[in-house]
Amino acid sequence: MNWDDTAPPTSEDSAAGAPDRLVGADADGEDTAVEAALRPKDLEEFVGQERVREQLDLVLRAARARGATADHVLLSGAPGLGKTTLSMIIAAEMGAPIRITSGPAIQHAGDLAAILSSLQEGEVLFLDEIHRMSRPAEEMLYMAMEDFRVDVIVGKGPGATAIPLELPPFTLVGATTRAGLLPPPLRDRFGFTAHMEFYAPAELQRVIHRSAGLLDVEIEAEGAAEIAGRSRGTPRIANRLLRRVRDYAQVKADGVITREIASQALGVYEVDARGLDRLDRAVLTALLKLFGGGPVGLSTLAVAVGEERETVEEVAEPFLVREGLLARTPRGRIATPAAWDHLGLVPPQQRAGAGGQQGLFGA
Ligand SMILES: Nc1ncnc2c1ncn2[C@@H]1O[C@H](COP(=O)(O)OP(=O)(O)OP(=O)(O)O)[C@@H](O)[C@H]1O
Ligand SMILES: [Mg+2]
Repeated sequence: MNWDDTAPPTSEDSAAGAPDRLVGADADGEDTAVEAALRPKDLEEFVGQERVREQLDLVLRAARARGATADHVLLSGAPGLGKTTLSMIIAAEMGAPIRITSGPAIQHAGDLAAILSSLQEGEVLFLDEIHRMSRPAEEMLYMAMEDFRVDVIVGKGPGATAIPLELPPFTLVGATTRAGLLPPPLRDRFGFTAHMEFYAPAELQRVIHRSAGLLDVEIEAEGAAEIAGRSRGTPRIANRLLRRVRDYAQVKADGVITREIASQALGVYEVDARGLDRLDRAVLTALLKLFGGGPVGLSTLAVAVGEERETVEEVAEPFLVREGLLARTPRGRIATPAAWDHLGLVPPQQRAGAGGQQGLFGA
């Protein structure tokens, strides 16, 4: 999808985290194809998340020293921060095989029973989007996690019997973008919970250097810093922007990514210095120019930018709020001083104070 004025996205393809948005955090097709190559293989290579890394290192070392299977691990955090990567690292660090599945793929408890009963001792079971598992499967998982046992129901009606099935010890690694949606009994059964934070620009710069090395792209420190600053705290976005900047550097220059090349390239792709794309800027610009910074209702704001309510609320706003550019209040959306600053506009009060200048662009 593009944000072309003449082709407003339909509500269908504008679901939260629309995948083919350059600064969207969800994986698109190209990401999926290259991510395997860019994934750090062990904790040492995994950039940032210092606390999580340190704690996980202890958990895994201790288990290894005891010759035991590692405790179940829950990874929570926004898309693209490294949950899948970390699950593979856990398996690698334990020298164990990994089985990958996801909540939505497990429709029936029987599906889960089939997977669990085929695990080898010590295997890592990665359950992505664990908050989207069905209720019966979830209940089966409680017992499996705690007692390494499941009850397989055979037959139907009054004649149905539960046959207990012993499971080999395994490590469940659950991942969720919505830790708050996990029922407490499930959350409590994880021995270790890691919450992944957004990355600092300096950390993203390291991610970018590392990826550039793997992609055989020459990049200057300042070029990496430029990309890092526009990557919304998310390694997946950093890697994606790096690939687009690489294209630009190859076509328009000698292939080396300097600050200037990075900045020009991302200008072409309409990703600004703070990582806002065209949609984000349209929302912010409407809020400032048409509504004097708000408060304005979501529906009105959506009409003003020619987008669906949901697109504004779920695609654009979360990052604007996180960046402290927009606030949601009971009276409506309001812009913060940082928003005026970012778009180079002057708030109405200040304009009056500065001698009654009227120009929207200040002076
Ligand atoms: N700490 C890190 N160091 C280096 N690269 C990273 C790091 N975290 C993530 N990446 C890179 O970012 C990309 C996305 O990571 P990953 O797939 O693990 O995210 P995720 O949290 O599982 O996302 P989702 O919620 O969409 O499943 C991968 O290509 C990975 O190489
Ligand atoms: Mg993932």
